[in-house]
Amino acid sequence: MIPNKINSICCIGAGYVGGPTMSVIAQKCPHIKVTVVDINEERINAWNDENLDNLPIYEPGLNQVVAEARGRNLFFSTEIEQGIKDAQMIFISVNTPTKTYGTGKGMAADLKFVELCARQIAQAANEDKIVVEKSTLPVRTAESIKRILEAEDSEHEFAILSNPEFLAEGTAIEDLHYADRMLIGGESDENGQNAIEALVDVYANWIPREKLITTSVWSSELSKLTANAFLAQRVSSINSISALCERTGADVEEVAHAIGMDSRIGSKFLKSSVGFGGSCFQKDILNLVYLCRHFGLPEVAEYWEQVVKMNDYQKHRFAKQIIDTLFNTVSGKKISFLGWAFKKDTNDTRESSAIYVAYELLQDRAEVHVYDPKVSSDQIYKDISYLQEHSSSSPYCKEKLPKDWKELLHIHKESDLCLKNSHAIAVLTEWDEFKNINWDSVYANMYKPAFIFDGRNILDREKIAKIGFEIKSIGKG
Ligand SMILES: NC(=O)C1=CN([C@@H]2O[C@H](COP(=O)(O)OP(=O)(O)OC[C@H]3O[C@@H](n4cnc5c(N)ncnc54)[C@H](O)[C@@H]3O)[C@@H](O)[C@H]2O)C=CC1
Ligand SMILES: O=C(O)[C@H]1O[C@H](OP(=O)(O)OP(=O)(O)OC[C@H]2O[C@@H](n3ccc(=O)[nH]c3=O)[C@H](O)[C@@H]2O)[C@H](O)[C@@H](O)[C@@H]1O
Repeated sequence: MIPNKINSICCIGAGYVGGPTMSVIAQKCPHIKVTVVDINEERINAWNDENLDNLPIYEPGLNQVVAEARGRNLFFSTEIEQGIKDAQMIFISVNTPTKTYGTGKGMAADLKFVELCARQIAQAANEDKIVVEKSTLPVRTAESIKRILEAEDSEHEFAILSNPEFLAEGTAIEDLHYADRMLIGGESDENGQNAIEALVDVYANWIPREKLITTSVWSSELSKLTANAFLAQRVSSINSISALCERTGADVEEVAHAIGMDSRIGSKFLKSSVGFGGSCFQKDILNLVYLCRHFGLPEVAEYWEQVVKMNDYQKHRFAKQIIDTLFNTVSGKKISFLGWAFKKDTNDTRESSAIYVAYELLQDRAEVHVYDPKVSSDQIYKDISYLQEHSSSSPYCKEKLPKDWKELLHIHKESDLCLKNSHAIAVLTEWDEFKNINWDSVYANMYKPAFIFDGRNILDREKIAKIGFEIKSIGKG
């Protein structure tokens, strides 16, 4: 029988979601033992590092939460089987990237890690268990998980819940502490209802009851993909208008402000940029597109696919503007990037626009110099290598890079050195510290004309132009 109250949780996957989510559950529920397990030993060691600055993920406020709960009721381990055995409720929080091979290549979610988790759970299970999908999954995945669990282990009962995560990186702890809502999808039979009650009971320790929404499993799974598709669609919509603003002399920030004051539209998520990045928007939309095609809805698929195409176009437009403005050639010129992460306050670079812009400039043999306060140089080289291997993910990055591309890419630990003697500067991430750069001194040490391309619209255009720079911002004619 599935219990309706629990005191032990195991989470498989200690990544950007599993780590912060479980840390907050442990912080808010001292009566529940929370163990986060992962196959990646290095990651687990980092979660256990005594120096909290060495946690594998940078998130404002995360250190304090981990400091409060770790060793009390929060544990990180590579003992996956033991973790599963000891827990009444098991979260699956593993990665679900876009498939890079076989059927659905480039579109469908790769569920091999999720399937492996289901098998691991079935093999280790020693009692009835609640299994919670925390990973973002295609609608009806719960059905496959249940089939695997029941086929591998007919002795015990399993209740599958869908509990998608809506946190955004950079604000994960705040989002978890003050969630807009927590969505729990479950089955209508007695086991399903008990499982829902048990999970509601966990979150009710800090989230107001009226924000705990319960639905069917399928609605919950689909709500997650839909939420990301709607959010990304807003960014692509305003970015499409930014292109028109640049042609017509309108200002995209004024347009966004004006439309955002309509309460039916709302002001959030209307910031025009060099394009959205992050591990999920593109992957989840492509997954939605794949599902629509699978269910015989090509028109719906095309509608959503356009959101990704517009995003590819926005990144390309930015790179092309740099090349065009620098007299149609960037070969041998120093282009300095401020920022590499896909947004501020995270060290995550997955699908960051910076990668695609750098790639296009490297195709043109520019000398790309990068400064990011939180991203390691190793990661930046890995990002470009990965795109080189999987260049089909953008129509504008198909050409292989010159053989010596590693010599054209330079990473700096300080912004001053990165910017010195540049032909142009490009702002790729909106880190707050970039607003305090001494632009007078940067200007004095640059080739002229000195160009700045502000891909995040964070710089004071008037002030920058007064110094002598030629500044190009997104969506400003
Ligand atoms: N990153 C984000 O902000 C958000 C991500 N999501 C979703 O959450 C899921 C996880 O995303 P992230 O945490 O970003 O991924 P991640 O890649 O940071 O972490 C996943 C972890 O799972 C581990 N793992 C994979 N298979 C395993 C197995 N069989 N046993 C043990 N460990 C295993 C990996 O080693 C890795 O450390 C994805 O489905 C994603 O779409 C949802 C909301 C927000
Ligand atoms: O499923 C996920 O992974 C998560 O994806 C996004 O969160 P995240 O990608 O971490 O960050 P966002 O703040 O949504 O930003 C995504 C990208 O869009 C860009 N963006 C965002 C907002 C905006 O107005 N303009 C804009 O260009 C950001 O710079 C960033 O590159 C969603 O906001 C989360 O709700 C969701 O849980």
